[in-house]
Amino acid sequence: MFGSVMEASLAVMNELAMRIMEGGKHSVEIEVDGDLHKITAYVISKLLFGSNYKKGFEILDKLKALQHALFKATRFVGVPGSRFIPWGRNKKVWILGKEADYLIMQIINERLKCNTKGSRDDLLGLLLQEVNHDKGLTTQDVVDECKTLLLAGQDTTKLSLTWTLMLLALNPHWQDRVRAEVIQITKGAHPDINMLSEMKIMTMVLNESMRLYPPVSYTVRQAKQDTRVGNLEIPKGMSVLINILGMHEDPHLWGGPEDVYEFNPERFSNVEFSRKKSGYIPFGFGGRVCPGEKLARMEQKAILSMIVSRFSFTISPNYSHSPTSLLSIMPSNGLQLLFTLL
Ligand code: HEM
Repeated sequence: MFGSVMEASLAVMNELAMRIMEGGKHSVEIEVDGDLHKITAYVISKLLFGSNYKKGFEILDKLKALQHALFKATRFVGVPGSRFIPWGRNKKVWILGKEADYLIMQIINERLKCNTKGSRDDLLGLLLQEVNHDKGLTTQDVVDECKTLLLAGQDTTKLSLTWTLMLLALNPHWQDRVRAEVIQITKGAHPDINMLSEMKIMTMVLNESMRLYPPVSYTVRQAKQDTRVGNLEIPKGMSVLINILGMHEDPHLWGGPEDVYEFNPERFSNVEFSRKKSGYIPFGFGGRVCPGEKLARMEQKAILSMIVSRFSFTISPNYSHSPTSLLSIMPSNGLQLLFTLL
């Protein structure tokens, strides 16, 4: 997987450098969403579909449109009977879901035709080997699993990097510290996995960025039995929304009202603290904790190392800060940065 991350990052960084040189200017404005999308979409599509990765891009587009339509449709969740109303949006969600299923089934059918369903070195291959109707894992389950992994694994990583770039653009002192660390560890070469694990300042910065802008802002649990939390009675079967952003910005946990909204990676300098801190759950917790955390952390560090070692960046005057939540927290007007070649 590390190879895919480096391959995609290198291609995008070279393209970025070309754009700056072609412009012949000191700095060039870049809307970072497109570039970060290219890298993270490539990584997750390669992981899932191996050499069929290009189809992964098409499926991702469908799923993103589905996510938007679904969010709008479920604003009415709680209104009795609302899901039975044949609104255009609900129909759109259904159609987009079916189109994504169809594209994934095309890849599966091609593999079944060549009798190579499980012989490939990718996640789809591994999942197909496990299909066993007696044990209850069907091909449709594999299709659903692919959709979950694509949605859960791409936007989250992209958004964590987007907010980190914004915070580093606004805090040049931290940008310099991250760059100095990368150069000291890599000595100008491309980073490898061992080098990434040595990057402590970068880890602090990424942790603080995911505190202030957790890519997943809430998660859900269901009470297995009647439960009491303080004065609150939670009956068995009730769904409880766990507000990750709310916990990350609770002044009682994060140094009081003065400090809680400050970008201060120093609070993560104590490694033990970072691991044990309750009230810090960017990847969730317990049995349903994010299975992609390791991959995401490796991807974040590899991409960020490549960016800071080649470019410096500041906020463009065209950027307007307007975070919005669609399960993930995203910049509603994108992120425009001014990039300069080092
Ligand atoms: C910075 C990047 C990421 C963040 C912040 C993130 C965060 C999360 C969170 C908060 C959850 C819910 C956990 C819970 O309810 O306790 C989750 C679930 C999940 N994540 Fe991630 N994630 C990231 C990247 C990834 C990647 C790269 C993958 C796949 C390769 C992935 C796959 C999943 C899956 C499959 C689930 C559902 C697990 C389940 O329901 O059992 N995530 N993630």
